Amino acid sequence: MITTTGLTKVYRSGDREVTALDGVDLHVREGEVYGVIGQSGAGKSTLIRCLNLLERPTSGTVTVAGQELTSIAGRGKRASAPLRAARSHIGMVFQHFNLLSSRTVQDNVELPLEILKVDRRERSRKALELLDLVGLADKAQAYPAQLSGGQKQRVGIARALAGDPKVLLSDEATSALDPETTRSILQLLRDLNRKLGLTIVLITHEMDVVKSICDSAALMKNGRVIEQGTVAELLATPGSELARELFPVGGEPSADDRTVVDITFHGDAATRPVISELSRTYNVDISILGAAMDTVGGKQIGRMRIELPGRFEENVVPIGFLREQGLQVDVAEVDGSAPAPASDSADTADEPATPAPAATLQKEGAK
Ligand SMILES: Nc1ncnc2c1ncn2[C@@H]1O[C@H](COP(=O)(O)OP(=O)(O)OP(=O)(O)O)[C@@H](O)[C@H]1O
Repeated sequence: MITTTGLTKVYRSGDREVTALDGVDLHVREGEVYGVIGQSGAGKSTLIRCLNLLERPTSGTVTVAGQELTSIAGRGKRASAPLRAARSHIGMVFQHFNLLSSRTVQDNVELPLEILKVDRRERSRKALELLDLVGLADKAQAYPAQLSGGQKQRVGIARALAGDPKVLLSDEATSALDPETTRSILQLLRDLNRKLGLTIVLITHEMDVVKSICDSAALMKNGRVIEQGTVAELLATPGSELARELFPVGGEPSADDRTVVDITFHGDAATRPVISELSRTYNVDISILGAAMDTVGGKQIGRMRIELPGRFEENVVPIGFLREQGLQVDVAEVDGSAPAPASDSADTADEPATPAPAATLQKEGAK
């Protein structure tokens, strides 16, 4: 539904250049909720604004619903008529709602329809239908100042849906809202995704947002997408930073000469007694440092952090056994010890060790 290839954006001011996007290849499937996560300055806003060409990329292509927007961009600052028409099928929701305070709720929702020159009766019908869809039918004549933050965002969402978009872009739509309101807005986005078959791309700095509604996710750093895929693919990717962030499991080793292993169970593997089998087969004492079950992207996942006696080199065979059971196995780095391979298979243990990437993604406050 949305594809970008080599998307690059360089901001120039005077003789300074900032590369906000550095060759981003994004693939968003039709009908999915796709989260883009990253720290402040990673390039998320620039990326989402390039998807509807609010921001013109320096190079690369953007294709939405089979139409390459970058080839119809037109010249100069003004969007061409074909670009404006293409954009009307891409709704956008903003962090600070961007409602016009002098207009009623209904008039705010009608605004894009006025621009599309839809007649008054049809505008009114459509706006009321959309307000009903977002649960605000009784607020049509209210003004934005009379609404709560969550209600304002519902108006923002109704307005974004006015042009019957196939795609909804959400720029930190819940960052300005409290946790309960955040949940209700995320639920609304999920409902709209299902009811209307809407493809949603949302950017966020909150892992919980990705966890609660995204089918797929991308992690951005320094203008690049460094990981992307469905939640299941990410959880099955050795050493995936996103998987670890989506589903953290804590627990400190009892001593330096221990091997700490994070195991992810999904599918059939979740029901087999692999830990007791491991203990019996290799006669090792296993300590469970932490464990959690959770739902990620609508799927039940289990994660466990275990400790094996001895350093990594002594545990290559038991770790190989766990991998043979079809489990996702990541060897964690133990403080003070030589870095252990993050997720190499047992038979590559002699190769240079790769430190497990530290879980560094931190939540940050809204802008
Ligand atoms: N109009 C601009 N002119 C110059 N530099 C810009 C402009 N917009 C963004 N940048 C720079 O591009 C980089 C990416 O910014 P962007 O806003 O896309 O990141 P972000 O991940 O959305 O961050 P945040 O979560 O803080 O919004 C940053 O270094 C930023 O300073």
